[in-house]
Amino acid sequence: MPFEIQNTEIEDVKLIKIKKFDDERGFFEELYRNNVFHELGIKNNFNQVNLSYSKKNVFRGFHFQRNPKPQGKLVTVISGRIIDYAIDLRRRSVYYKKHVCYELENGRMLFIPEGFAHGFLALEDSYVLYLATNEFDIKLDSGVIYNDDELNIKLPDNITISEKDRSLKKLNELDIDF
Ligand SMILES: Cc1cn([C@H]2C[C@H](O)[C@@H](COP(=O)(O)OP(=O)(O)O[C@H]3O[C@H](C)C(=O)[C@H](O)[C@H]3O)O2)c(=O)[nH]c1=O
Repeated sequence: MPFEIQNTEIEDVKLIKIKKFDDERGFFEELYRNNVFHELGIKNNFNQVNLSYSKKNVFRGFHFQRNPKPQGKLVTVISGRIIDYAIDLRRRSVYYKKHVCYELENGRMLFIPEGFAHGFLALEDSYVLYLATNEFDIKLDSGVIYNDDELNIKLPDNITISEKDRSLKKLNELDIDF
């Protein structure tokens, strides 16, 4: 089995250990296999693959795509190290407004279902590859500002963050319908 799925403190968010085949040439990894993920309970299909490069101390997030095209994400690190955050925005969830965060480097993935906000802090220069369940739609692109007290997430003071992310709203200013 190329993947080992572990539960996290939020039921539907899964940490996935990737089987790595090392040899004298380097290594091989599978990052996704539809039937295996379905068997392991992650039944989503993924319609888009993204790659972003972030210098050390860059923070991207917290982003989500609104209905009717929310994005579940399968996040992995090609090289580097990040802290990956998932915030439950599903109003009827017992974990509403709660988050989990995990340090990811090559070999570990985080599955974040639809209805969550996602963000990550680059602990070193990092290439992050992630699959998304729905395609990007800029009209539905939204997010929560990184320092919203309601999220109880403390990021370092010296982060590099985009103007767009710096101007995101607080959770209680958003009309979220997950
Ligand atoms: C997300 C996305 C962006 N773009 C374009 C739009 C902008 O012109 C440019 C940079 O976009 P943005 O600044 O939103 O990129 P990130 O800050 O890395 O956003 C992502 O960061 C967090 C961590 C996520 O989970 C989301 O996938 C996504 O919101 O790429 C596209 O053309 N397609 C896309 O799917």
